[in-house]
Amino acid sequence: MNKAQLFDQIKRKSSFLCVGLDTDLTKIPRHLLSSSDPVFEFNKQIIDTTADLAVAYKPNIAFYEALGPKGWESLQKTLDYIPNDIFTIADAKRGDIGNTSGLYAKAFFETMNFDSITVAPYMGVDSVKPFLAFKDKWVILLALTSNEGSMDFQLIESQSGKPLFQEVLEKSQHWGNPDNMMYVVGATRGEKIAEVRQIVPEHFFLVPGVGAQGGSLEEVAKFGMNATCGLLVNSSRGIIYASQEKNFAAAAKVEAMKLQQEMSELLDKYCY
Ligand SMILES: O=C(O)c1cc(=O)[nH]c(=O)n1[C@@H]1O[C@H](COP(=O)(O)O)[C@@H](O)[C@H]1O
Repeated sequence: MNKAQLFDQIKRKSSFLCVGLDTDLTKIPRHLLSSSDPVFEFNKQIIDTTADLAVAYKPNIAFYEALGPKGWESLQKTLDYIPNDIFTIADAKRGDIGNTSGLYAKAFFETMNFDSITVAPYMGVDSVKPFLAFKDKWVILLALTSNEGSMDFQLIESQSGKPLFQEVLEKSQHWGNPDNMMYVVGATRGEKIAEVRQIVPEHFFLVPGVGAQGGSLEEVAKFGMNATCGLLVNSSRGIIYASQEKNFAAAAKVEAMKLQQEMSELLDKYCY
């Protein structure tokens, strides 16, 4: 999916919501555990009730890998079930020496046909470029993450006196372009989103951290939105675990709709 198609979908749905499919067998409703593939059954029902509100789905690969071959099977079935016009993100946080990155890219872009993958930047250009060689696929590079530990490295001063995340943005934006690269910027760092936006005005940001991690959607939009929206805001637990009862999918829809309605207002306010 290209950037124009993504923005078309955002306008059509008045939404920039990404639903995180962080599907955990210990958290899904118990009645699903007797089905032959509880993870897929859960995802299927979540997708059924949220597909008209979400522009992206982001399965976090850890939740599937942890289940072994069965988990990979649930992941593939989930990916196949997501409607074709919805953007898909493999949240895998990969990156390695060039030939290995090339095979990670093949795994997620060809074998599995995801639109995008999250990648860690710290092994540098040759670890990221192999992902960018795939047409109409996207790298989503970690820039400023939402967790406490982001302070350990991302915010420390580099030799040039700038925080390391700025160095990452300034350098990496030339590895690709706004049509094949996005950046992860955590919603919990509201004040920093404006700084990131200044350095990369055209790129989309994947913004996790609203909902369970407490980030503010209004701040994210105020500081991060650009003329083509430029934002995919993820919520995982806040949507998919809204209820652990039989009505979980309907409850997920209610939470997704609350975010979508706020997003619709924010698009009117800061984008159009
Ligand atoms: O790359 C990510 O998606 C990511 C980056 C980041 O800085 N913080 C972050 O929480 N994430 C992911 O976003 C999701 C957040 O989930 P919730 O906190 O449940 O909404 C998880 O899948 C995290 O792995």
